[in-house]
Amino acid sequence: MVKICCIGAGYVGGPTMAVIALKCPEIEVVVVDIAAPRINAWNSDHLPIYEPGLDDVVKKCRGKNLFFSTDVEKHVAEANIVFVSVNTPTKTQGLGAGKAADLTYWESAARMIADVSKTDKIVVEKSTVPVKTAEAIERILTHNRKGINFTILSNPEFLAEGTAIADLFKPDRVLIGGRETPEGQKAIHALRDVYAHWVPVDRILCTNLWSAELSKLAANAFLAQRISSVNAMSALCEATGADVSQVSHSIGTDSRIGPKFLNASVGFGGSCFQKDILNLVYICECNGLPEVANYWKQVIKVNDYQKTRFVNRVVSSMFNTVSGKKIAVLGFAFKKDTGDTRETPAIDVCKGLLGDKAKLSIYDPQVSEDQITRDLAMKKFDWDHPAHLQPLSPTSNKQVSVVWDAYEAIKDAHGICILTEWDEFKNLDYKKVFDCMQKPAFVFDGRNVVDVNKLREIGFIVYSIGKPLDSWLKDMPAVA
Ligand SMILES: NC(=O)C1=CN([C@@H]2O[C@H](COP(=O)(O)OP(=O)(O)OC[C@H]3O[C@@H](n4cnc5c(N)ncnc54)[C@H](O)[C@@H]3O)[C@@H](O)[C@H]2O)C=CC1
Ligand SMILES: O=C(O)[C@H]1O[C@H](OP(=O)(O)OP(=O)(O)OC[C@H]2O[C@@H](n3ccc(=O)[nH]c3=O)[C@H](O)[C@@H]2O)[C@H](O)[C@@H](O)[C@@H]1O
Repeated sequence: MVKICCIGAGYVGGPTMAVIALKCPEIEVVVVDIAAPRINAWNSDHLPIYEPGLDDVVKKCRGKNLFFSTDVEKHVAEANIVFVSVNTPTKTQGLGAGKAADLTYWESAARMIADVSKTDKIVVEKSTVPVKTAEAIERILTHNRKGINFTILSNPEFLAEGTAIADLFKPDRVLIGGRETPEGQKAIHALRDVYAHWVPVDRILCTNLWSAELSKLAANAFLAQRISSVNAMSALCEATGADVSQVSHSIGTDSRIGPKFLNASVGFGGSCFQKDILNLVYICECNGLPEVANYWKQVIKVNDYQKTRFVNRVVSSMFNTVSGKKIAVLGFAFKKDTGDTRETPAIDVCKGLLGDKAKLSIYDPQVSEDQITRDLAMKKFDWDHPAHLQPLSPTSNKQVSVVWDAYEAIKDAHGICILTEWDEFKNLDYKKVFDCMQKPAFVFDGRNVVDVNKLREIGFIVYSIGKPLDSWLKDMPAVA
């Protein structure tokens, strides 16, 4: 029986392994983690992450061929294939701080694999890593191998949160990179056989190690670049009277451009886009390519500009001050259908408003008060470390309240900021909302979810990213 062990029971390790277990009933899959609370949650009725369809998959296999455990060493020792899906945060100190990937967790996993292994293993990079990480990992494994053969593969993950199960069931492609040696090719085939249980073979792409590693960074950079491009257009739309949704639709019908990923927003968030682009920038700089580095850096600069621009719109529209005013923040997760708040634009927007002394009432259907409090207190990049290494829960901020109902957040507010595109925000009773707010009542839609004309008819002053401006806003300074 093939045994798979995955180190790291997070957003990638958990769902990916659950789907492998479901599709390959004859393979035993064990997901291990150093974080006991996370493993306990995977073994309970309340999984540690919210992901549509995940509960079902886990329930079908858990206890049969899918297991979650903190006994990392035992299960690594027993496995034929070891996936490594641990955090690869941005370095905060030392060489490359603020850009380079911190491979501490990867390196400690590799050393542990070398220490406990008694049989040959295929070691699979699932985490997103800098190009040439496989080479470094190979060195660690082979220098400590005690006669055991380790073959390393790169198998980056392309799932998006909120649609992880659908993405895993029907991936656009599975990418496997390996050495062009007989051992490397044999390992590629072994991993390809796992995915071939449900992925058509023409969608399983096999490349060399470095192409696979770089393709992951490149894919995220291209996706993020599309959002920054459309967000840059949204600023121009506001200045000219064009409508960004119409522009996106018009350009997206060109089959060479395509319609997806052209939604203007308050900015992209999520644990990976910024981290991976910073990593790419660092690799370019290290390889003597400053022009290429600057090109990609601009994607992040435009994203930061978009968040700042949004805060400035809110403050300038509300008579240039939000001091002491209640602002309802609807949505805190970085996108809908997830409770994940890593690098969510809501953090920067809320911090910007708090800087102007606003009183925030925050509602998100999937994010807890504790999480929001931690996010608003945490330093940049601290979030991307295993839970036990993160700062302890800080005391809550008196200017912030977290509530469990959108109407409660909105009551007596001067303005509403929509920061996540949860469906329920489209369907609020906006007449009722208007009646319970201070006047003039403002809506700042960072996700283009509301019907702007309908809200203006009710009496709201509405700002929606990249849409023709309300006459009220036309006289306000457009940018910082
Ligand atoms: N979140 C996402 O949608 C995607 C993430 N990725 C990449 O996958 C990797 C993992 O990301 P997530 O799953 O989101 O992170 P995560 O933070 O949710 O999970 C990582 C887990 O690894 C555990 N861990 C760290 N060091 C360990 C060790 N030495 N032994 C055992 N467990 C250890 C942590 O406790 C944590 O539970 C990152 O490199 C990320 O860039 C790739 C594609 C999608
Ligand atoms: O490496 C990763 O972590 C993953 O990163 C992204 O997935 P994810 O961050 O989960 O979610 P996306 O759907 O890509 O959204 C990212 C951010 O961009 C924003 N976005 C997305 C699309 C769009 O048109 N406009 C826009 O502002 C979203 O609201 C969100 O804040 C990629 O889509 C995945 O392929 C990749 O595996």
